[in-house]
Amino acid sequence: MGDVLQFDDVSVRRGTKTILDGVNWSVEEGERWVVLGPNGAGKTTIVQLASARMHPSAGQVEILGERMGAVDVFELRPRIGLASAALADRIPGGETVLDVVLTASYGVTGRWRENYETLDVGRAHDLLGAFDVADLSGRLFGTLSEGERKRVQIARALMTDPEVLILDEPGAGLDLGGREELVAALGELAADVYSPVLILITHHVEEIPPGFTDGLLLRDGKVEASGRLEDVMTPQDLSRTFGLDLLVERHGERWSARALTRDEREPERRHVL
Ligand SMILES: Nc1ncnc2c1ncn2[C@@H]1O[C@H](COP(=O)(O)OP(=O)(O)OP(=O)(O)O)[C@@H](O)[C@H]1O
Repeated sequence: MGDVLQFDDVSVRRGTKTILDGVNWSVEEGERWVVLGPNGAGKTTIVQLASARMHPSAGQVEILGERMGAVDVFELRPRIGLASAALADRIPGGETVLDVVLTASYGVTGRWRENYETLDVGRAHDLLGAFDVADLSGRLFGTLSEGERKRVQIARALMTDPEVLILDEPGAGLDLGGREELVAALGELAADVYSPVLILITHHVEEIPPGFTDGLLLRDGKVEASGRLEDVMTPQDLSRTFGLDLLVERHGERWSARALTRDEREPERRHVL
């Protein structure tokens, strides 16, 4: 079991701001991680580092056994699947759904004159099928709903058969039905032993799909907790991470959280009034 990702005392600074501060994190083969934290915690910066798009200001990042700074990132990046809103914004709205997935083979976002093998076309169709959007393959990307777009982006991120797949807030902007469809699709991906290592970034514990194994909780650029989900999804760790008193509940393989009411926080107060 080799390390897929290894962060050793990693810090990122911009001007006087410390965005990540002494982060240690180790991800191994077969694991499915969720990175949780409030706005501004440093999650996007973690994504940039883990997808070989940024170097740390201090400390070491190793990705798939290669040390950042000592590897050609252009060789490394195809081994890392990434689906993020920033990448989706670069996909031309007039591109067909099939081409959105196919063009990932060349690491481009618009089809030009590349020739694709029948094998590639077959794989793109299979991936669209796996995310229940095969019947949209001829549609233009710009005409899809947000939920459909998210699933097409994940199919695209899997096209190069990456060893690690990073999903940066895939649930953002989805309605309840869209979120639940996405969570179910990601649950199936997590259950498949042939899937790459998965890293899901989110603000919401409700978006953690079944089958996810580990959690990294971030606040103000620091790790609040890291380890098996059942160990880190405690009211104490999550309350510290989000800076408010939370009630955390587990329902089978899903989670939910809400702020405690004033009466729940101060039960003695009720008797005084
Ligand atoms: N280039 C920069 N210069 C200064 N501050 C920065 C820079 N990039 C990010 N930051 C700050 O670092 C902090 C962490 O940013 P980051 O985008 O990683 O957080 P995040 O957890 O992804 O937040 P969100 O959930 O809102 O997307 C934020 O306070 C952000 O304003």
